[in-house]
Amino acid sequence: MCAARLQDLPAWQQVQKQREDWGDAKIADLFDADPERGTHMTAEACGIYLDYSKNWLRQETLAALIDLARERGLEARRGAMFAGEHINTTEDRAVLHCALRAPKDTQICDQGVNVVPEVHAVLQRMMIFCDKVHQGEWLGATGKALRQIVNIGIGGSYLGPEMAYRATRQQRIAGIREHFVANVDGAALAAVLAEIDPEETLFIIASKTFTTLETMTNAHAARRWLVAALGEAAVEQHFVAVSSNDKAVAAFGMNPEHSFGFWDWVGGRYSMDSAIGLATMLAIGSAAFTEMLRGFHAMDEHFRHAELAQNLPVLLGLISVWYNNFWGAQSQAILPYAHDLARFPAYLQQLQMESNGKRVDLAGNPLAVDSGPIIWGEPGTDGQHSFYQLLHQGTRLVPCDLIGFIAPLSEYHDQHDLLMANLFAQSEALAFGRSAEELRALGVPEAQIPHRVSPGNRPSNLLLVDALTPFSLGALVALYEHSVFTQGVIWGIDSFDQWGVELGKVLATRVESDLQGKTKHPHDSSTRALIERYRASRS
Ligand SMILES: O=P(O)(O)OC[C@H]1O[C@](O)(CO)[C@@H](O)[C@@H]1O
Repeated sequence: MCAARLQDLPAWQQVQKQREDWGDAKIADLFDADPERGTHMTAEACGIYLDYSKNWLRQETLAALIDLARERGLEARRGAMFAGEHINTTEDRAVLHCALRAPKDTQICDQGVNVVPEVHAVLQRMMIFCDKVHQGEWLGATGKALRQIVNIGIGGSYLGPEMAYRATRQQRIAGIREHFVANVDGAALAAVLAEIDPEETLFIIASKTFTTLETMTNAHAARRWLVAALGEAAVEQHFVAVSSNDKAVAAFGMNPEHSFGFWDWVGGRYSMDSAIGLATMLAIGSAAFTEMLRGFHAMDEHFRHAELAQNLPVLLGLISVWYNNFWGAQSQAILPYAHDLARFPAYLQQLQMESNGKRVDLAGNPLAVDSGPIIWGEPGTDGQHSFYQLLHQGTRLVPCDLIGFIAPLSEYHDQHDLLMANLFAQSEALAFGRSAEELRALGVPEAQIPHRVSPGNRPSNLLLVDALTPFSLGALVALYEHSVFTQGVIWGIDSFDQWGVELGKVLATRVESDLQGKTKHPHDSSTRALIERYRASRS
């Protein structure tokens, strides 16, 4: 890592110069200058074709961004991550989510110990457990097959499993239904419990720390619900845990043999392929889960070995930095053209914003440039009838990632061309728009012209994936994981801690005690008045 200020680095200044020299070049001009740009500015790996031609990028811009990545030590940092160095410095932890999907014979060490055998041992236990549930060898207390799976967890212990459950709709094992409870709002749990029969229900309590307020509150409530219906002895058959805190699991009254572990070198938002994926494996079976791990691993290998200029995560990460830091983009839209990927933007929101939403660098110095972009999005075509208006004609810069799949996503094959036509049309419309001249030629009244012009020149990436399968899902998630990593390296931050979420947790515990009248902590006049108003109304 280089100690100089980021903006003083020669490579940063080179990129800055690209920005200053950009002039008023439009995406359309770039296509005029290179008629084959649409195939030149592409890269491909693991069944994912990335077309980044519709960006404000020249070859020189890209070269400067790649120099910046080199100057920031991306290759060395990547090597350090895969070598198990404690690159999560504020927590003194290795960052080894790549070990979760490494083949059995790989060696990846944390403090001299190869972690891969432990990973495969847990995977093996998960597989045996899932097979038992699927084959009716693991039954509920009254002898019924467990068909309703309720995952109780939040953040990284929820977003990945829920996103994957939806994304793997086509691979799901018949008869299994999954539900996800995250919010401490009792309505989340109530809505699920109202739909299920305790005799057929398996609860997975998913929490790395096994101390998270929301998860523990919901877990205890679910336990009471089950005990009320089936008695205390039923807990053993109807509850399993996923956690790295064995003691807390035992304190909850769970059989340690019914707990699946993971390690402190797996961050919550990087854990969907650890035991946190138990709900995923129950939904799709161990063979499909293994396929998903293969997809993750294939992208890891691509990230490790491909040339930076052809490296998908590096390209996505650098393009994001380009807009974020050199053009002032505040946000980035994730627009999957796949109903089954509806929760992918929310998943990436945690991945990017919890990882890179940081204000100081690794040495603790305030960042002089913006870090983590705001991630948001909805599936196409739904979003087209909602917020795309702003994307096409608004005043803000919102770079977009459009994601589509070649293979039809349902048995309604004839609808797939329509979906894909919308995807390609949107990327074209964003980039090239529709001019006043075109509108005039169509006979549009002059007074309407300014309102109907779409200026175009709105940048986007298009990710065209062969099919939405467990393999490609794994590859896509790993692609974004490493893109987030690349951005974090450019900013020189710790992308693997999340201290910013602590304060709210501490204050909530204090305020709860105040709400219940047990304590009266000092608060500002606004918070105090709100607490008093709430208490007065409640009593
Ligand atoms: O799995 P746990 O320990 O319950 O934590 C859940 C989530 O809470 C956080 O620690 C912060 O909100 C996330 O990083 C994590 O994914």
